[in-house]
Amino acid sequence: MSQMLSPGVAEPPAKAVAVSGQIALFLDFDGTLVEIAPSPEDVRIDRRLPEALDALRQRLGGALALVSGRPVALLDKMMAPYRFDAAGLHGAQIRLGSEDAPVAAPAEALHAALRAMVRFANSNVGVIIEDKRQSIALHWRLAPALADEALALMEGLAAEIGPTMRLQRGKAVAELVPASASKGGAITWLMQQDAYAGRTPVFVGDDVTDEDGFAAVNAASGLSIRIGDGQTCARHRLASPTALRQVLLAAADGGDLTLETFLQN
Ligand SMILES: O=P(O)(O)OC[C@H]1O[C@H](O[C@H]2O[C@H](CO)[C@@H](O)[C@H](O)[C@H]2O)[C@H](O)[C@@H](O)[C@@H]1O
Repeated sequence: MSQMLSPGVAEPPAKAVAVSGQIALFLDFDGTLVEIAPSPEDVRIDRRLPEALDALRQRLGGALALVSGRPVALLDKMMAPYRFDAAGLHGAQIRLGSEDAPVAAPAEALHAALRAMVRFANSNVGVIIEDKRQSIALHWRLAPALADEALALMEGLAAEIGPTMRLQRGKAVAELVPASASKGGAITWLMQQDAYAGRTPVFVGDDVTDEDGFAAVNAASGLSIRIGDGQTCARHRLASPTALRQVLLAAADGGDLTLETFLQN
């Protein structure tokens, strides 16, 4: 698999990374652990993955977290019976340990926006709304011709709401999320918790929503890995979720689990 990991576009290559110490592993979900699917409900998880991540977490002294735009409850459902530390909703929701994530009240600022999004979806076949209570996503993967119109709608709604929410773009999606939330902020906070502190962060993601997570681990002299192509500040790449799963499954099966694991695969 040595051809699968290659330097990223915008940053210095591997030798800039200090390859030493124990790692803390941060993993994005959609497009990283699972392949992108036609709609949010269609994702399929490799059934070996939850158990493998649990084994890796144990080897890492607990320093493994999911960092996703999904709600933590959805991540728990996908990873059942295991529950992992998780930052959901692009960092707006953080859960350490195995407790239920706090149930988020619907953001009041989103009520009018939701009505406008529902009107748009009702008049355009293939447009999907994903209401995550504190954030709402408008998906157009099944209606690609509507991309510009959908994005313009979301930009207008974000402008109407003002500074409490921000627009988060993604793959055939735009979401309104709390302005204070970011994956970079979530990773930085997690790195201050007992199981993570003193380790070198490794973050694997695939999307523009992962860029500030990459920047956060770059700033902490960690390892940033982008799945697939596209402009990025990640310093390394893996070809696909399948390639990442091969690395994770091999490590869970007793293989090497250091920074070199990710640099050499
Ligand atoms: O941070 P992530 O875990 O990568 O989540 C980002 C968003 O992913 C999901 O949408 C994306 O995946 C869908 C399923 O493969 C796909 O249909 C859609 O086009 C993608 O944008 C998810 O639905 C969102 O809630 C996440 O924020």
